[in-house]
Formats: sequence, structure tokens, C-alpha cells
Amino acid sequence: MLVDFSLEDTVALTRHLLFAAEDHATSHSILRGLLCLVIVLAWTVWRCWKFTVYPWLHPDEPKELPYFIPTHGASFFKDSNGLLERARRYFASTGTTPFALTAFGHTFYVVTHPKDSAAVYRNTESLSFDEFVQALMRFNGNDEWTIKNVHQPLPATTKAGFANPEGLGMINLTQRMHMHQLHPGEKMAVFQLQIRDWLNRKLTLDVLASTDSTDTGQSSVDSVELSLYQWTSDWFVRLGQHLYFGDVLERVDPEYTDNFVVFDEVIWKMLYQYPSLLCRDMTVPRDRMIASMKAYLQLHPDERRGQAAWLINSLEDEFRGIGVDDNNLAILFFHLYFAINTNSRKTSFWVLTHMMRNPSYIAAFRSETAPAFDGDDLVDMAYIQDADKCPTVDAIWLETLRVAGWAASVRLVARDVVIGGKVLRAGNRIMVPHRLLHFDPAFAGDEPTTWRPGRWLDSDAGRKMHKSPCWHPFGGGRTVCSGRFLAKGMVMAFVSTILRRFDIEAVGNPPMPQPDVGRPVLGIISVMEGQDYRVKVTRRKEASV
Ligand code: HEM
Repeated sequence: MLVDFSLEDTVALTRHLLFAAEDHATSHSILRGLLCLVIVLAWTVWRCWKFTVYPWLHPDEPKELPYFIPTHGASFFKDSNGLLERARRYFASTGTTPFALTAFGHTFYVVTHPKDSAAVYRNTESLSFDEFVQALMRFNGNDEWTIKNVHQPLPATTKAGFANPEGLGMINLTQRMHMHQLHPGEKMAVFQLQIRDWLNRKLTLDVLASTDSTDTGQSSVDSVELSLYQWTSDWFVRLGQHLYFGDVLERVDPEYTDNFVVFDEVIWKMLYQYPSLLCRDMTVPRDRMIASMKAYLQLHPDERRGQAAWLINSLEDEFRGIGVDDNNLAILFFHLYFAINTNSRKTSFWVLTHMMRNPSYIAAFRSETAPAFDGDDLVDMAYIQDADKCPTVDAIWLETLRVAGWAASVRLVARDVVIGGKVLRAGNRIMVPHRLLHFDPAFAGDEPTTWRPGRWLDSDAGRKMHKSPCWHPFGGGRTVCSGRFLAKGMVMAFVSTILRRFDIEAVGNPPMPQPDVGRPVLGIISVMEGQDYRVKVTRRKEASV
């Protein structure tokens, strides 16, 4: 009886539970369905508002590239230029420019018309670069006092040191001082001679054989095998460091240049301001470099100032003059260090790689630069940089900048402003993506993605390309790269001395290395990881042409 009752009861209870569970499941799926409906409705309302109603209410503002989930962050992260190109094509039929897109919680106005890009570079009142500088300073450890005071206008009085009659703040005065060192003139001439002598001394097979850290023991008296990207990176950073700090920084920290190359390959994590914990591969070399820079600054001035460039000593005086301490000065000099060194190492890699795949340009390069040499030694730096005397060399330089240049100029819209007939709202960012302009067939002609230096020489239009408002390999306006003349001098001296002294060829038959389009850079694109080019450098039989 007891058993019967229990069984029935159990069955009834089970049934009840099953019904209850079914009820529960039913109400769950109803809830889930309702939730989905609410989400779909909310999404539809959001999308309608964002891409139909708002643009209709505000026809004077740039139209925004539609998206399904509320940001373009993922596509931007994977290939920012690919996303920008897609957006340009999307708006091409309506001629909409500037247009807008949202990524990482920021709205970017994108300028693709050369006339508008000129307006962006001109407008220093409403469009500000300072926000970028301040964020970088803060991210790398500058304190708030320093950030505030280096931006503060200074008294416009006559003072010792670098003249500042307009009373510019230190950040703006620094730009003037860069130009004083790096634009053609007396101080730049010192650098040019140092570059020439350093390369003449160092570019020998013996030194090359001892350079390659991946040396496979394949060096012989007449040839050396090297990884090209590793080679150009190592040498250009050493050369840049030598110009600015003599041999002293290397004595303080023999691994400074190595740390820089490691840091520079992940510099995009700094540009995206990753949380420190997630990017120790960037912060560890960065912090070492900043600590070593501080150790350099704490050496007695007699031990270091004699070898440093005018710019380094003068900047030190000016920054100390307004009260900046060693910690903060070390970070400011570290910023200077990566501006000097991040681009030339990559440019020389791309120049050599493209030329090896197009050997007729090697012959032309050799023959045009021959008059600048005495035997195997480069003597005339000006000659190899002169576009009239070396037109093909110049075209190779320009074409490599065009194809490998990946930077964009970005400014904060500090107050509402009209560009290209559209109202840009304060608080958003405006971007001039150089690559889009450089790859526009209206500027570059046929096959814009192909490396073809002839496009700069073959026609009247081609010969005028470098004067086009589309052409911005070094940015523009107040922040245009002050190192552009030095960069050309360094790269052309390096390549011409190599070609004068050696034959250079790829080992095996590797494909063209791919640019790493996913990583933002401050100028020239990096090579995809693992795609370095192994090259064989052989002593040339005859040094003449
Ligand atoms: C091929 C090599 C180079 C390329 C493609 C390049 C490109 C650039 C670009 C795109 C900018 C930003 C401009 C803007 O936002 O408007 C810049 C800024 C700068 N570059 Fe270069 N650069 C190169 C080599 C150099 C070298 C060798 C130096 C120094 C020796 C240098 C020093 C600077 C400095 C100091 C700035 C900041 C300008 C300022 O705000 O005052 N660059 N560069």
C-alpha cells in the first residue's frame, strides 16, 4: 500500500515537475524571444536614426559609413587602409567627402580630397595635434606638471640659447629646433658628412659578417649572407643613434639599438594605448630605453655633450631651463629617438627589395650615382640626392615612399569647423590617410599598387606628381616631418654605397615580402612577421660602373 501510494505519488510528482519544467522552459523561450525582439527593435531604431534620420536632419555634416554592429573597430584593427578604401568606394558614386566612420568609440572624419587635405593642414586653430602629443606623453610616463608646462607659451623675451621671439611653448619651439638641425644648412651638413664617413668606414664584408646575429657560418672572404630587414634595421638605428648621441649612449647601454628594434615592431600597441598588462613585449623594451636615457642624462656633461648633436644639447638646455627633470627629459628624448629611427630602416629595406626584383633599376642606380664616388668611397652626398643629376634614383625614392607609406595625419577637432563644405563637430577626429591619396589613379596613373618608378619620369604629368596636393609621404602643415631631407640622405647613401661595393641578390627564390597591413605605423609599413628576405652580398669584381 505504502509502495503503491509512493509510486503513484512519485509518478504524479514527476508529471507535475515535468509540466512545471515545460512551463518554465516555455516561459524561458518566450522571454528569450521577447529579448531578441527588443534587441532587433532597438537595433533597427538605432540604425534608422544613425544612418537615415540623423543624416536627413543634418545634411551639412559628413555622412557616416554604415555598420551592423556599433563600430568599425575590428575592420580598422585588421586593415585600416582596406576599411578606408572600402568607405571611399562606398561614397564614390555620391562624391561624398569628407565622410565619417566610427572606430574604438571615436568618430573620424576622413578627408580624401586633396583640396580638403590642404585645408586640414592649414587650419591649426580649430584642428589640434596637441591631444595626440599629450596622450603619448601621459601613456609613456610624463607627469602632469611636465605635460602642462611644455605646452604653455613662454615669455617672448630675448634669452640665451635658441631664440624664441614669438614666445612659443616648448613643444612648438622643439619643432623649430628640429628644423634648425635637419633642414638643409650648416647643422645638417655636419650630419651629412657623418653619414658618409660612417658608411664608408663600416660597409665592408668583414663588418657585415660580424653584424648578422643569425649568421649561419656562410660568410666567406668574398660574400656574406644576411637577413635584409634585420640588417637595415640594425644599421639604421645605429646610424641614427650615432648622429644624435655619438658613441656615448651605446656605452651606457650596448643593447639600446636592439631594444629599440624590438619595441618598434610592436609600437602600434603604444599608438593604440594598450593597457600595460597586455603589452609587456612593448613596455619592457620601452622602459629599459627610458631608464638608459636617464642614465645617459645623469652622466657628467663633459662625458657626453662633446659627442652629442647640436639638437640634443640645445633641447636639454631649453627643457631644463623651464624646470623639466631627468625622468621627464628621458621620456621626451625617447620620443625623439623613435621619430628619428622608426622609418628609415624600413624604407631602405623596401628600396632594396623592390630593386632586387627589378634589376634594371640596380644598373641605372649604379650608373647615375657613379660620379659621386672616388673608388669605393662615397665623396659627394649632395650629388646622390640631386634629382636633376640622378633622376632615376629620385624616382626610386619617391615610388618607394608612395608604395610603402602607410601613415595618416590625425587631428582633434577642437571647435566646430567647416571643411569641404561640411560641418565637423568639436570632439571628433579628422584624418588624412596619405595612402588613399597616393593610390588614387587620378594621382598615380595606371596600376597604382605596382612599384614602378618610371611613373615619376615618363610623362609631363608624372614629372609634376611630387608637386601635387595629393602627395604627403611626410605628413603636412605644422607637423610635417622635419627629418625628410636627412632620411633621403641616409637611405640613398646606404643603398648607393652597397651597390657600388657589392652585388646583392636574394637567396633562393622567395616571394615578395608582404607589408603588415594590420599594424599602424608612424610612416613606413613594416614587413609581415617571418617574411624577412635572406640576401647574399658579394664583393663586386670592378668597383666602377
Ligand atoms: C622615410 C623616412 C621618414 C618618413 C616616411 C617619415 C614620416 C613622418 C610622418 C608621416 C610624420 C608625421 C607628420 C604629420 O602628422 O603631419 C613625421 C613626423 C616627424 N618626423 Fe619623420 N619620417 C621619416 C624619417 C624621419 C627622420 C630620419 C627623422 C629625424 C632624423 C624624422 C623626424 C620626424 C619628427 C621630429 C617628426 C615630428 C614633427 C613635429 O611634430 O615636429 N623623420 N615623419
